[in-house]
Amino acid sequence: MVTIASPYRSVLYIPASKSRALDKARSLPVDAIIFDLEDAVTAEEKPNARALLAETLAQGGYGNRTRLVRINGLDTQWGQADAEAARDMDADAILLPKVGSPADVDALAAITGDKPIWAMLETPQGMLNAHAIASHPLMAGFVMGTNDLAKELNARFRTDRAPLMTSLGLCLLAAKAEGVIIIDGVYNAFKDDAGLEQECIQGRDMGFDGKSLIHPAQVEIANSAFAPSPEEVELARRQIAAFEETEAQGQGVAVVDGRIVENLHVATARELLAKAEMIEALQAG
Ligand SMILES: CC(C)(COP(=O)(O)OP(=O)(O)OC[C@H]1O[C@@H](n2cnc3c(N)ncnc32)[C@H](O)[C@@H]1OP(=O)(O)O)[C@@H](O)C(=O)NCCC(=O)NCCSC(=O)C[C@H](O)C(=O)O
Ligand SMILES: [Mg+2]
Repeated sequence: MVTIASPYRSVLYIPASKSRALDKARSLPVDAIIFDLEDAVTAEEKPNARALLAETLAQGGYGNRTRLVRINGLDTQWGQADAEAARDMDADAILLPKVGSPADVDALAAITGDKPIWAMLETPQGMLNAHAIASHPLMAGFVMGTNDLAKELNARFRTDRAPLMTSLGLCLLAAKAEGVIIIDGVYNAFKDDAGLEQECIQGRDMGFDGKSLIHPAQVEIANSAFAPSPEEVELARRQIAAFEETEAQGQGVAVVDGRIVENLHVATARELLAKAEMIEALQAG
């Protein structure tokens, strides 16, 4: 199990060219923000967006939300300048798109030093090299790029995401094996709350830490789907108490609600309570 230091239920993309959206995000209840210099910014806007983002981050006001800067790929005309600028920005990590291998991460680190790096996993090569990418010493998180992935696979959109399951599973295995955070891809239909909720629940069930989002209206749904529910918190407390009581009697297995509770279940219960506490602390701060 991966123990994380802060919650990542909602991870909102904000085009770095949109000053109104950059400002609005200071008051949104998101756990993390991706300040985007890549797909959401037109070629003409990119230099201005880079400068606006540096200025905005220097002004601050994002509280304890994790701040990620998504740069353009180093194989584009903007990548080098983005990487140099992002290295000096007041952000927690740099998000590199279309990572295919650890060599891509090395190339970025050669510019940005020891600043933590996150990877967009969104190409077939990235899927096949997911474990090697997760093993890179600077790698802190994965974000699934399900739009690019579907394009590369020539996959059709399906509500059950069956065509993407092999890829999502490979990246989840890699992230969990190496202890890096993993965030699910975006849900494009930002006015379809029911569809988003269904996909969030699927992502949570699979083990993703949170959902990447494109619009403020999606935040509450993701926050709720990826947070432990009151029922889960209550059950976790009862499992821990029952196990401790059983252990004191020299037994290794407790029974709660007709199901066995062993030390591995207690570890999961403790993890869940820690996550609930982290969310409470984030909301209070
Ligand atoms: C999708 C949008 C273009 C919709 O924009 P708009 O029509 O302006 O929305 P609203 O009028 O409903 O906006 C209401 C207010 O909310 C603010 N807003 C909108 N979006 C954001 C946002 N993302 N962050 C913060 N604030 C936002 C507006 O400014 C309005 O504020 P106010 O006027 O003060 O009330 C738009 O939402 C948008 O551009 N979204 C982001 C799109 C994006 O980032 N795309 C790239 C990431 S997805 C991707 O690349 C995935 C990956 O690579 C893959 O391959 O899958
Ligand atoms: Mg993409």
